[in-house]
Amino acid sequence: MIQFDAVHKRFANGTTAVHDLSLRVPEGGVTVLVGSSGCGKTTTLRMINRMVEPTSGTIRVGGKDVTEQDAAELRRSIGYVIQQAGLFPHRTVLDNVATVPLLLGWSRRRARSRAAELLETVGLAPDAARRYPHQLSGGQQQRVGVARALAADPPVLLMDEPFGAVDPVVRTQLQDELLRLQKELSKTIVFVTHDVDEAVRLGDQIAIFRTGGHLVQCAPPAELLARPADDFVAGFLGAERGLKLLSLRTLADVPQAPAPQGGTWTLVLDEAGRPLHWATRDTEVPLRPLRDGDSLLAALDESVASPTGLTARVDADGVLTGVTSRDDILRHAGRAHTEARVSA
Ligand SMILES: Nc1ncnc2c1ncn2[C@@H]1O[C@H](COP(=O)(O)OP(=O)(O)OP(=O)(O)O)[C@@H](O)[C@H]1O
Repeated sequence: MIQFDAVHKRFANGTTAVHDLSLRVPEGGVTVLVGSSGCGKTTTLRMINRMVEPTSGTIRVGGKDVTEQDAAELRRSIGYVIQQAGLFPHRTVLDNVATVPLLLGWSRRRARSRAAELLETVGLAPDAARRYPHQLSGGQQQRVGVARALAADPPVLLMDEPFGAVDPVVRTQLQDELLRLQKELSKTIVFVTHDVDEAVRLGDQIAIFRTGGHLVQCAPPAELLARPADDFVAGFLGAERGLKLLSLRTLADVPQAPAPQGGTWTLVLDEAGRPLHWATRDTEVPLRPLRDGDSLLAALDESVASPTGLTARVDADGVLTGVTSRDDILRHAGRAHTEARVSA
C-alpha cells in the first residue's frame, strides 16, 4: 500500500505542483491519476520513488517513509514505465530488460534468462531479444518498457502515460495486455493518463486532479461516473458518462431467449453451432457474437447494428447460447445506473 499524507510540492520557481495531497493507493490494485495538463500527476508519481522530493508531508510505501530509504535502492525496488519507453538505444532489448537485475547483483546468466522469460510474458517473439530498440515498433518498445519495469519483480509499478504515444488499436492491445498481466501478478500500480476511457478501463480507483495540484475526487470508476463530486469532475469525465458506465457492466445477468425461427431474418450457424451472420433470402449481415463477460456497451452497440435488434450470445467455445434483445439490454442498463447511483 502507498499512503500520501498532507503532501505538498512547491518547486524552486514558486510553482505549487501538488497541494495538500492525502491519498491511499491500495495494495494489488490499479490507481489511475487523471486531470488536465500540468495538474501535478507526474510530480505525484515521481515523489513515490523520490525522483522528486516533497516540500512537506509524508509518503509511505509498504508502511515505510520513502525519505528514510536510500533513493537509489528505493528506485530499484519500484518499476517505472514512461511514454516512449525510455529504453537505452545502444543496448539490445534483452540487455535493456536485464538492466535492473544486473544492478541488483544478479549473475549475467540469471538476469538474461529472467529477461527472456519476461519478453515472452509481455507478448514479444523471441527474436525481438537480439534487436535494438529502434528496430521495434512503438507498441513493441512499450512492451519492452513494461518487461524492464517488471524485471526485478517489484511489488510497485509506476506508469507515466505509458501508452500515450501509440495508435488507438495498439493502445487497446497494450491495455488488454496490462489487464491480463495484472490478473496474474497483482502489482500495486499507479498509472498516469490524460485519457478518461483508459482510466475507466484500467483503474480499480481513479484520482482526479485539478490545476494547482488539488485532488478533487478519488473513487472506483463506477462510483465516479454515477456520482461525480462536482461540475469539474463531471466535465472532465465527459458528456457520455452513462455510456462509460455501461462499459463497466457485463452481459452476464441479462436474460437470453432462444434464437427466433421463421421470421424475415434467420441466424445462420456453422455445423458446430457457432453464429455466422444474419440472413434473409438474398442478404447477409455480419454479426459479432458476445460472451457473458462482454460489456453492456458492446451488447448495445451490437444490438443497434443488428437488423433484428438482437445480440447473439455464445459460450466460451463460441457456440450459440441464445439471443438478447435491445430492450432487455436497455432495461438492464437503466437498472444498473439506478443501482450505481444509490450505492455510490
Ligand atoms: N522541475 C520543475 N520545476 C518547476 N516547475 C515544475 C517542475 N516540474 C513540474 N513543474 C510544474 O508543476 C506543475 C505540475 O507538473 P506535472 O508535470 O506534475 O503535471 P502533469 O499533470 O503531469 O502534466 P502533464 O499531463 O502535462 O504531464 C506544472 O505547472 C509544471 O509546469
